[in-house]
Amino acid sequence: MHAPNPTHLHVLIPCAGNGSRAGAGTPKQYRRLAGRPLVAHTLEAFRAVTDRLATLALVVAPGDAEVASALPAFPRDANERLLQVGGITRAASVRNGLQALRRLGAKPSDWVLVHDAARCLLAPSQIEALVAACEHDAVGGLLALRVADTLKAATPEGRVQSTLTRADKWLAQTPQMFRLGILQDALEKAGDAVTDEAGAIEALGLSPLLVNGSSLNIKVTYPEDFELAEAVLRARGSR
Ligand SMILES: Nc1ccn([C@@H]2O[C@H](COP(=O)(O)OP(=O)(O)OP(=O)(O)O)[C@@H](O)[C@H]2O)c(=O)n1
Ligand SMILES: C[C@](O)(CO)[C@H](O)COP(=O)(O)O
Repeated sequence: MHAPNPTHLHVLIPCAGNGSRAGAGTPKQYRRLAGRPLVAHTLEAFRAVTDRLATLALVVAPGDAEVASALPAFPRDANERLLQVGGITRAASVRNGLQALRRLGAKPSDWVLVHDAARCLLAPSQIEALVAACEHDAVGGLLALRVADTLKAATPEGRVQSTLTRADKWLAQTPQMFRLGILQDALEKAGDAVTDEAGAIEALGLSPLLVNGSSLNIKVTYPEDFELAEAVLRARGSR
């Protein structure tokens, strides 16, 4: 992969959520899919490009009792880090994870890729595409997908208010790639309401680059998403 010097590229995977919308009463990142915990598939995509990475870090909740048994081979080397600094919100988990990366020696000018543990269908080629598109960009950017369906605005009662123009609408995915110091600053200022890294960067007045993602790069969120993810993983020959 053509990418920044590996000493300057870090990956941070927030993995401290509850998975409440998945409705299983257990954190979705550890549910088994195609024979392995969901997050193991996510890690695999980054391990495929690992020679280009300085750090592959997983942010789990403090006191997470499942991660050790779910991922017995993580961390497998000095570049892999288990950070038990997850917060109440995704934004807090990312903020805490970035601080931990700084304590480990990462520099403000380094790049960081933030990726949801729950997006377990990410392909290594998509990581490469994002890095290639952003590494010389002044701001950084994110994988995203053009809206493919007709888009409706709704009333509070759940009726159609209007049909929106979709030509300029994209769905934000992850990974999202920014300079670590700028992202830290952006997230500190943005607080807990922000739902992705790009949103915090936008609030600084910057305009992240949209890089074509894939409709398969879903965030496993609802019960039916597990079936779809399992089918894709099995079709790819994952175990
Ligand atoms: N406090 C939180 C909340 C979320 N996440 C992570 O952020 C990613 C995207 O969040 P989402 O899909 O919303 O996950 P959950 O919060 O687990 O799900 P839900 O909102 O349905 O409870 C997930 O990998 C999740 O583990 C996190 O690290 N810390
Ligand atoms: C970051 C994200 O995946 C972009 O689509 C998404 O916002 C995270 O999900 P959440 O439900 O908002 O935590």
